[in-house]
Amino acid sequence: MTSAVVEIDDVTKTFDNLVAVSHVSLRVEQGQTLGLIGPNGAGKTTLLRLISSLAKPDSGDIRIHGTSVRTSPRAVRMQLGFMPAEFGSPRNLNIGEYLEYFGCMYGIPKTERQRRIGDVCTLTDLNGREEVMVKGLSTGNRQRLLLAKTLLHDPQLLVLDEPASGLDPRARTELRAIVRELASMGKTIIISSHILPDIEEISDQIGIMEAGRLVLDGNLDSLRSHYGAAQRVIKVRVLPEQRDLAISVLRSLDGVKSCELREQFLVIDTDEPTGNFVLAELLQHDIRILQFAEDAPNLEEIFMRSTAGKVT
Ligand SMILES: Nc1ncnc2c1ncn2[C@@H]1O[C@H](COP(=O)(O)OP(=O)(O)OP(=O)(O)O)[C@@H](O)[C@H]1O
Repeated sequence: MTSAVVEIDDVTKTFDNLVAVSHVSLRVEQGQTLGLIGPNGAGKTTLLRLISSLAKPDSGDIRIHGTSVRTSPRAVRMQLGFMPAEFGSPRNLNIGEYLEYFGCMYGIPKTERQRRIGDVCTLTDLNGREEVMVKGLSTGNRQRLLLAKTLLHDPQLLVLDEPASGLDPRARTELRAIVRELASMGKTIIISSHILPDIEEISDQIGIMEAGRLVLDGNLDSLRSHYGAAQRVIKVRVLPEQRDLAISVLRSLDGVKSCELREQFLVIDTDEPTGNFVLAELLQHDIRILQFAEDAPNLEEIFMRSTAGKVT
């Protein structure tokens, strides 16, 4: 018996001549959180819509708990909650009416509906705001409401398309906490985002897409090992007037694969086990070091190296 909730087999989707998703295969196991990242136009939303049976693959298949999106799209839709990136729902309602409306759409019996609405409002911190009109909601509360709607029929699989888009730092932190709570309840979650530190923090598995293709997938350690176990990123801040000298010194070193200026830091990629040789060389050239840090590459660095800025 497989424990995979989502099985994506060689799925392709085109719009006219544009290949939005190209031969993607992926599995997401029960209770896991998959973070999907990629540049604009990479095909993330299209893939999430295919998983949610809101669009049909041209070839390949997707099964949710063994049910095919091709043959049983309606049954698939009842098993998952899809949170779209855009808020395209009726706005001339208050929060309570809005949730009541979607409760009816999901076929939740009247006797159960108020309890479900209460549960999702508690989870998304919308309790006591049932009378507030949807039209005037802040972005943060609108995203909470979209998520509450997504959870109404208590789906075991959640497909969240850029839920953190437009949120301020506090709202983002709160959303991360809600996603973690949902994961701790055993939900399987697929979430797309451009906010890589959030994805790094909440995901068990990460998929990187570019130009319709899944270019890398796995947990953070396996993505790192794709670049060699000893791969390190060194960040050095030197006096601004010594930056050019430091860059040319470092680029001439054997152990340095690349050295770039990012914001105020020289970011150095190396396969060497420590960055001591970088320190020694800078000091030898009388370059004053204001800050020095070395670490394994984070998701942003892996992303920058695995994608080339290709669009479909
Ligand atoms: N309904 C559609 N008709 C035509 N082209 C489409 C349609 N939906 C998506 N596309 C195209 O498919 C490609 C992938 O789009 P998609 O929205 O899936 O990317 P994305 O990774 O979600 O991008 P973003 O990060 O900008 O939201 C893009 O080139 C987009 O213009």
